Amino acid sequence: MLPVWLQVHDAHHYYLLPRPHAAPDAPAEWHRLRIAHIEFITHSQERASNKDTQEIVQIFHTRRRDKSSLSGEMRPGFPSESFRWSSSTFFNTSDKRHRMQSIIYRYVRDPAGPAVLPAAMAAEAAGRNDATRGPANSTEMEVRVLFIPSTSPFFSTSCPMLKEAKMKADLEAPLPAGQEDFAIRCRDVCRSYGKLKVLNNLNLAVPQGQIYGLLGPSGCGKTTLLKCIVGTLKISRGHITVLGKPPAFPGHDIPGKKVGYMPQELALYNEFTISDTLTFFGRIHGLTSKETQARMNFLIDFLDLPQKTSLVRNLSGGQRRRVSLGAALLQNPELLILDEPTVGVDPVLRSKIWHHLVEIVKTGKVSVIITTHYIEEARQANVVGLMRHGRLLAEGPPDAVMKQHCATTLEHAFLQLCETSDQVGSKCDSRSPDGTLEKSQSFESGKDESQPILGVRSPPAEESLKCSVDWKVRARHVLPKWRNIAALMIKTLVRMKRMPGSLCFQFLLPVIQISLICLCVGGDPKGIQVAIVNNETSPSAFSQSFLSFLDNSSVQQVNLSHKEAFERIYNGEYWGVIGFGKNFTSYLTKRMLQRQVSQEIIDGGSIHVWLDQTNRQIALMVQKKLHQAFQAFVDYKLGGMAYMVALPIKFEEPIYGSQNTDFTTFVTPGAVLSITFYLAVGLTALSFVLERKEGLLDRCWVAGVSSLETMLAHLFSQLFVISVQIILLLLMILLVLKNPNEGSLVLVVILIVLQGVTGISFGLVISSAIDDEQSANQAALGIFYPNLILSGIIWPVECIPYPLRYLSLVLPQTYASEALRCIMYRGWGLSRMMVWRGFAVTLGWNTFFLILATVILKLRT
Ligand SMILES: Nc1ncnc2c1ncn2[C@@H]1O[C@H](COP(=O)(O)OP(=O)(O)OP(=O)(O)O)[C@@H](O)[C@H]1O
Repeated sequence: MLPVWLQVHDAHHYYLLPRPHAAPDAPAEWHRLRIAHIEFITHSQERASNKDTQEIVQIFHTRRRDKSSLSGEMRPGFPSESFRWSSSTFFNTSDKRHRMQSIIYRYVRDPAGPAVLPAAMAAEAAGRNDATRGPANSTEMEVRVLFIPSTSPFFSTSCPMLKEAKMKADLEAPLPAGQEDFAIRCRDVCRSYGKLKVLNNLNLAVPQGQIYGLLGPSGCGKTTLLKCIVGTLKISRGHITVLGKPPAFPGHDIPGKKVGYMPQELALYNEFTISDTLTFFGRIHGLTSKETQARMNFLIDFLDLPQKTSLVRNLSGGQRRRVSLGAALLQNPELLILDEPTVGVDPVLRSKIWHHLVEIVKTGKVSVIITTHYIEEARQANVVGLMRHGRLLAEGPPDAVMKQHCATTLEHAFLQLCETSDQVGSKCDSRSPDGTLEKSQSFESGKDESQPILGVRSPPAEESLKCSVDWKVRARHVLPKWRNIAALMIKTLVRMKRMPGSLCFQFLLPVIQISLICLCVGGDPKGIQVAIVNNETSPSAFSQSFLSFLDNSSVQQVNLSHKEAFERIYNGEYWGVIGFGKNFTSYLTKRMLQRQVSQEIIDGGSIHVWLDQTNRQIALMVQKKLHQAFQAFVDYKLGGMAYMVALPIKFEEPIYGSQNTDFTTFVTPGAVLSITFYLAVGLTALSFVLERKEGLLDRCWVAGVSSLETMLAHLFSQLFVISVQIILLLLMILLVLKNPNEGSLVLVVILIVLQGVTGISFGLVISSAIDDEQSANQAALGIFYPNLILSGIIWPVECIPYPLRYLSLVLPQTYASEALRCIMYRGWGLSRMMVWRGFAVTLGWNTFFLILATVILKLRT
């Protein structure tokens, strides 16, 4: 055979020229050869031992012929040793599905031409007189076609004319590379999870308008590859083009309406009905309700689904998979990416699904890549790719793969490939001690990994393409779409509606929490038992009178003997002992009336108190009650002369607050903010974690929902929940618990809402950064206590030692709690620094968390 170089400059222009060293005298003759017919490439691949170039040689088998399409394709103006044609005109008459795979390989010598074939060609032609492959009087020869990257040094150094032709073709190239011929193109794709290399220089091409069956054992990297194709996973090396552009290219509809993605996970909302599910995806794809309805009716019938009002959570596993498939098929996408759609589906329906896929690709407009464990069902695919250990072992039409390996089933062919690969692998292993996989054996292997082939653009070209994207397209790509946000919000509301118990609990939880805090924190202790050792027996004694002024609800008096009282306080039964000497009345009278008294009179006229100080709040309360009782007692006994025994300190009317302000008043504003903040964190922290785990986040992303839209939709829908929570919370603290509010209610509401939004944003950060529920819960809880304690909510910030106090001051709730106290108790407005500072810090944290969450989510999807 006479090898011919085929340079594939891009998807649309090919150059053929004889390999110089194989036919040194050929150039002068070649332009007199007329191309007789096209042969369509196929499948078998053979590694060539071409010492000169180390390129892979492809031997193409005949699949179809089209004699009419090539006449007049030779361009006289072109360099004599090469000729050129454009695939766009060239293949118009042929089946589009074979376009990119089509390569000419058989030539017929023009009988009218004066050509003298080189001796090697003539000998080759003489040995091949196959009447079925060309006109009877023609001379045929079969050529091998060699793929050579356009950047190959061979062309730049050995063939200046071709270089010139290439430059000319560059200028004339009508369409971006790969756009016309392949739905998906993966080049040298690598992807690792930590140290685990899952995709290893993988090359794959899904022809436009065909079904590509991606087969391989569990764990070989199929799902990973599909995720890279749809763009939910980033590749560590290589290039991927999907419908002509890299995934997530500005202005490209991938992710978006053009792609229907069915992930391996079910990726369905359990609280949705079938109808809700399809309507949700219909909204995201911008279908009208009429269109969605029509497709829904078709899909329910086609996929043999139960009633559309059936809840997803009540469906069987197989039914759920079918709903998931329905969601992928809903918008009639140009590209279907299906990860094991037939698992758990009965054989009848499986064959129906395959039949449907075969039908939809017939138009040539829809391409499908499908993974399946049932290898034999993939015989219905136009092309199969057999994958193992992160690389393609073979790629081609199922029949050809089987034929090449003399197998009667795909499964056998696959087993053979695995065995061969293992043998090659073990040889490679002996050379590479780390055991890493060597180059892929797909039809593109054997080339320089850094070089692009088959017209896939090099990264710089991609970059320049990106740079040239119109800024309006870029802006449209970045700006959130209200349609998507609305669809996501409706989704959340529908889910809430389906879980009324949980919704009620969410609304009531803050009210319950604040009620418990106000009732249980900061009030005076009640029913504290105190032993009374009263050595005075007379009912008119001062001790009796004094004790009658002691607040009985707080301090319960138990009369005991001295010995018993001390025994029982040591046993922890009482919080204190109050003792009166037997001359208490007379000595106290003397202390009041005489200018100078002895120490004995001072002692005897004093009330002796022994306290258990292990509980400071109780001890302080007993002291306070004793002081109040004594003040009341002297007022009663001395009337206007009471000043003689009172402290010369007078507490005037408070500037802010009241004399009776308790600790609860201090705690309440901080507690309100804290509750709002942490409930929002709790509601949000798990949202993405669960959605990510169930594949919903990826699915929505592939459907065209951006990270920002997901964030905003979540923020808006949670705002609704927070608003109801805040209304109930304020009603409780202001009307029921009678907490004072001297300031603007509007400011109070705004500050609480902002704190709630900050909580949502913080929850979004946790949710986007963490993958599993347990870690997300731990993160939320782990931050709860330090923040609560450091924010001065339950104890004044002034008690926190420096430098911890600096940390306290930058936390989201420290200044905010102070601001809320200032508004509610001092009646201050935004003109006061202590108030606006609280708003400013809250807004600052809010913005920071939102940006952080968006960035993390963007980086991770
Ligand atoms: N998120 C991840 N983190 C770490 N390793 C992962 C992750 N996802 C997949 N892997 C690993 O990558 C390898 C390929 O996984 P992948 O899901 O792509 O395989 P698969 O071919 O789709 O398998 P199956 O047919 O069973 O679905 C497996 O070894 C898997 O354990």
